[in-house]
Amino acid sequence: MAGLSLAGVGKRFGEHAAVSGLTLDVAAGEFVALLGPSGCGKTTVLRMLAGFEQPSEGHIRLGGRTLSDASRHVPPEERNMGMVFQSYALWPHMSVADNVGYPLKLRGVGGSDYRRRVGEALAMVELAALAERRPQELSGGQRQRVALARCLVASPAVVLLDEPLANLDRHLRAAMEESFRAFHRRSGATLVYVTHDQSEAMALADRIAVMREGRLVQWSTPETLYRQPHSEWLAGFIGQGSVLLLPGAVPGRWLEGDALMAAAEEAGVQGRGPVLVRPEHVRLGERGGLRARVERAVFRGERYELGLRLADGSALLAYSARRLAEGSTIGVTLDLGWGLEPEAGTPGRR
Ligand SMILES: Nc1ncnc2c1ncn2[C@@H]1O[C@H](COP(=O)(O)OP(=O)(O)OP(=O)(O)O)[C@@H](O)[C@H]1O
Repeated sequence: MAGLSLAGVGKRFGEHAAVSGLTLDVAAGEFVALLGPSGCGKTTVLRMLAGFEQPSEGHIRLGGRTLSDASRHVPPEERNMGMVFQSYALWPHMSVADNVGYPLKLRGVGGSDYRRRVGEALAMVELAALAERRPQELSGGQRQRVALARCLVASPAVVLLDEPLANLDRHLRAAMEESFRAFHRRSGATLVYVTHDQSEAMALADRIAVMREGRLVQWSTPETLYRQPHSEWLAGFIGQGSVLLLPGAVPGRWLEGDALMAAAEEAGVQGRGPVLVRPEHVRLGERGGLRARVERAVFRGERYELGLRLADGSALLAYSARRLAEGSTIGVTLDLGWGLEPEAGTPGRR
């Protein structure tokens, strides 16, 4: 199957640049997420991939074939792509099976071939038993699976998904994540999944393209994004919100504590720029560590989440297996691992 490539893609609406200089290479069969805050240009990218919008600059290719560039624009129906929206867009007067088979009817497929392909698509999303129901007799998750089957029935090379879980409650979203994983495994299609939910993107995608204000800020695996974000902004956007940024110079120049200095040296932190500390990098109850006051202890089932305050006023998030009294003081040491670009800096590292 064919890989998807975007080179220098931009889209302007009048004076406004919704997307600028976007370059991405997506391997055939890869599951990628476009992630970013509202208005960052994700949907515009998806619409350019689908062919609903023409890029103002750059080109989009699928395999060796150019889909869009300055002079060419292959229409949506000739792109071999399927699209799934958050609104499902199912026909209420048709059965589940007829909804799924609709794209085949449009292509003039009939008879046993039609029945076989509809049956296979329904089986893939585990809805064969509900084939004769109407969409309004289904749950939200089931409707979304019908939309997936309808997209799949035409065997697209690329499936574009625009916030497909946005209308579902939290419980159902987790179950549907599993459906998407299974769908990806069985179909072998290249999936491009737009979301503003970082945990959803991390759970599903092989690689994530994070966008901000129309530009790509990082393109990497979920693990790299979490552990080695390129910028302060990304560090806050991905993973638990509370990261400790030690701005400026050598940690310890302004945070007292020998243990912190030792940890910083051990981790090879040169003391330039802020340093990322995730909650799992905070060790509690250490002698000789920094003193921290427990401001908040929230029970999260498998652990407590602690809001700590260091002597210099910095906030820190930590995990603990046992409850610690709010207002108490403990020692902490920090496992300092990753130096970040300051907010004003340009992301440059992989
Ligand atoms: N047809 C259009 N005409 C003018 N401006 C547009 C058009 N479509 C999108 N925009 C603008 O382009 C920017 C990017 O919009 P886009 O819908 O791609 O963002 P998004 O990241 O998908 O946001 P959300 O998560 O809220 O859907 C926004 O500022 C939006 O207002």
